[in-house]
Amino acid sequence: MKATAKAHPIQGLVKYHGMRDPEIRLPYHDSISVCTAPSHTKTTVEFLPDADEDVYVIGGEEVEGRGAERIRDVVEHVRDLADFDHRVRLESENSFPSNIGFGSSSSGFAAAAMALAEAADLDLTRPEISTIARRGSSSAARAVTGAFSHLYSGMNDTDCRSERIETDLEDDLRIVAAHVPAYKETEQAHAEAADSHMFQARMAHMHKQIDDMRDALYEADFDAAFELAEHDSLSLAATTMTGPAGWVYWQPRTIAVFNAIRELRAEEDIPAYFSTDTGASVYINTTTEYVDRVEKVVADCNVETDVWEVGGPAEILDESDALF
Ligand SMILES: Nc1ncnc2c1ncn2[C@@H]1O[C@H](COP(=O)(O)OP(=O)(O)OP(=O)(O)O)[C@@H](O)[C@H]1O
Ligand SMILES: C[C@@](O)(CCOP(=O)(O)OP(=O)(O)O)CC(=O)O
Repeated sequence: MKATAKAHPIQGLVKYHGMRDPEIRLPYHDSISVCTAPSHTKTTVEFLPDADEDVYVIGGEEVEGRGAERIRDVVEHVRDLADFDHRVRLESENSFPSNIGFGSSSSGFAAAAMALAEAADLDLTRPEISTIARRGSSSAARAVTGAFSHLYSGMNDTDCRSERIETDLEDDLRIVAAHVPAYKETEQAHAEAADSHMFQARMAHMHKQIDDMRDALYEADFDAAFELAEHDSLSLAATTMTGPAGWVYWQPRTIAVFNAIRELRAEEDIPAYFSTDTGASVYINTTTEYVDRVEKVVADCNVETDVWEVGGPAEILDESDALF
């Protein structure tokens, strides 16, 4: 009745934006991402038949409000599937800063779903567990299957699931994470996605983006894949900026990094592409050979960096790794 799991957060490549069903978090369209490592979430859960209430703790602090509601959505679904009503204790830690745009909800709900399914003794594949994680956050579905993964919007709850995409780009990809902390509210952005006049244009464009990204991954075409991700960052921001809230999530240092990376590409012919999810922080996708040069250029913009690699699927850890 107890299990511990680890999951890596995602960087969106063809990015998910908006939900046609916010209850069970069915997105409007397919999306593709890549997991980052060693950044990760570790989560321990234990079902307690004698306890009166659930307890959720992240980073040593009890979770309340909306954060707790989202965890409860995942837990309730696992209780339904397991056909029992035991209360649960869940403790979790993120190894990287959360709420600045590095995908803590993806690894958080992926690790929770993986640990809960194991503790409830459900015998499920990762794509099946991805449908449980999706109830906390759609991006978490892709963090369950790991590395490069594709979340199919599907027709219903069962086939709105994530599948891994094998590609030879995995080993050589290096991701410079440029930290630009700023206020962000991803759920609000999803809620008003369809209210931008750009949204229908984005939807019409999406099938080709997904097709082209899959081709680039199959062919291990680095430039094609990450140029698409850079382009989709601009498309996503265009949609949120023209929604009712007019939300501009980039900050001056975000744009400084964009300019520095494009200059590096133009002047030194270095394969480096920027990418942002909903937030001011930036990912720069490059290769092992050029990562030190890229990191230096980002640091010169007065931005703190980490260098990450591709992270694998969510996994169950040993009892000795438990958080309690
Ligand atoms: N380890 C975790 N376990 C469960 N939930 C988590 C964990 N870490 C973060 N969360 C939840 O993820 C949500 C973060 O929301 P948001 O939609 O802004 O995610 P995000 O865009 O992935 O965040 P960011 O990329 O800025 O880290 C909050 O509800 C928070 O409580
Ligand atoms: C474009 C993104 O940043 C969207 C992230 O959305 P989340 O899955 O974090 O949103 P919630 O479901 O509200 O948690 C990255 C992506 O998943 O493509």
